Amino acid sequence: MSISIPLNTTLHFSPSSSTSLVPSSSLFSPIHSTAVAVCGIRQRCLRMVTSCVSYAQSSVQNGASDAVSVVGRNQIRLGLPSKGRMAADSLDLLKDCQLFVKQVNPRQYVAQIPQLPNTEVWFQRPKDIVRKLLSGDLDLGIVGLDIVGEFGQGDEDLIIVHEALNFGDCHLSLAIPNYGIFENINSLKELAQMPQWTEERPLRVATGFTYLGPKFMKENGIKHVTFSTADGALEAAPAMGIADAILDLVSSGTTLKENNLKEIEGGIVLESQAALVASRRALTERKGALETVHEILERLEAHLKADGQFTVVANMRGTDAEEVAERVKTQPSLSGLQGPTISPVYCKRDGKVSIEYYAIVICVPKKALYESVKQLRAVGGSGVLVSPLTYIFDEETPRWSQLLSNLGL
Ligand SMILES: Nc1ncnc2c1ncn2[C@@H]1O[C@H](COP(=O)(O)OP(=O)(O)OP(=O)(O)O)[C@@H](O)[C@H]1O
Ligand SMILES: O=P(O)(O)OC[C@H]1O[C@H](OP(=O)(O)OP(=O)(O)O)[C@H](O)[C@@H]1O
Ligand SMILES: [Mg+2]
Repeated sequence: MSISIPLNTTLHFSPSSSTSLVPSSSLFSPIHSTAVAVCGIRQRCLRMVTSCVSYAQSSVQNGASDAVSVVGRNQIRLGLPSKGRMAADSLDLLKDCQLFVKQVNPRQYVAQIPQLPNTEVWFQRPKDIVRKLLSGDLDLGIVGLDIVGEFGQGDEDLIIVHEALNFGDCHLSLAIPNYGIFENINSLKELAQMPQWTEERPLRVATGFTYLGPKFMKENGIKHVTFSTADGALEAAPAMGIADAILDLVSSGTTLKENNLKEIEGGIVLESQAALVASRRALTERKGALETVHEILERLEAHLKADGQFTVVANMRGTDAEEVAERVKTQPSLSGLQGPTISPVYCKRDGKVSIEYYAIVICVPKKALYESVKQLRAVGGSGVLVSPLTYIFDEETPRWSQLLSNLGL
């Protein structure tokens, strides 16, 4: 089946964050620095229209940003994938953020999160999450960036609140056979220049991405191309003679390899992972939506930031804290988030309390753990304890200020 080639897309991405340290289980009540942020939102919210949204009923379809529905509901709706590999990962991520989705049984499509009493969870297929964000039937959702690009089609109502939830990593890529006429073709440019593709006999691409695929080809000046659609096992299409190339998601690359296909230079359409997405209209018009997204964002950021780090504690002999700090600071991997915390260790010797050791506490990226331990030892560290970090809260998350500025608040 041939399809037409539409064009236009802009996604809204926000960069990543930095931090300062705060831990513990009661951390999600509005104490410490988050309290300041919450006051900030309230003030902003007062300036916004806070009355219940009264959307007109309408059909649900791709890219229909002017198609809105739902009359006066008070609950915030969060869409989560109902099936596929993202479903369990989304629930696990929320659980790691102390947001426990209570689903009575797996076939029930609505659920609650006791920690967010004004929020309902609705389980939907990823593409329907995007469609329903656009139609106003959902306010927030967790889906892959590939689905946002394909079904959001650059609609300005979709806002990417957090673009890197750390699961569902894959990329959308063009792949061709590694045999026959393609044996020596290794780039998109070479593919485009092959004499085989003409108006009568275009390059046939099988894909589930019938919006992004044609758009990518058009942007790359490839004229003689047609697309066919399929829902799965696309990698079989070239060997079956149905297509010359495929445009599909790639993660480990195993499926391509096992089907004698290869990626080519310049053939990546987009990088994807799970993202938290919101409807601009919901955030600006629905009462409580902005506060809810702020809380979810803070929890996500705190968890994801901590996920890549260990807390490392070591004892070090020294004359005073400054002298120990000087020694520690000579090592590149021992600075922690803002600098090491160094505190005296009080020992009792001959009935007298004295300070001979100092405890150093730092956060260390997981990847740099062993290097850090070696560096600690090199400056006299002993008894090194390593434990996982659960949360790291920023004073304010950069993504939050970006979201506010994106919303014009
Ligand atoms: N191989 C993969 N590795 C990692 N993430 C992937 C992979 N394939 C897809 N994804 C991501 O996970 C999302 C859901 O894909 P998945 O295949 O689990 O669901 P689906 O395609 O909706 O279900 P199904 O394939 O059963 O129809 C995709 O939109 C993409 O963001
Ligand atoms: O690079 P890899 O790690 O091999 O993963 C890539 C495969 O994963 C996805 O398929 P999925 O497993 O979702 O099956 P589907 O085709 O039925 O959707 C995708 O469509 C590729 O076929
Ligand atoms: Mg799939």
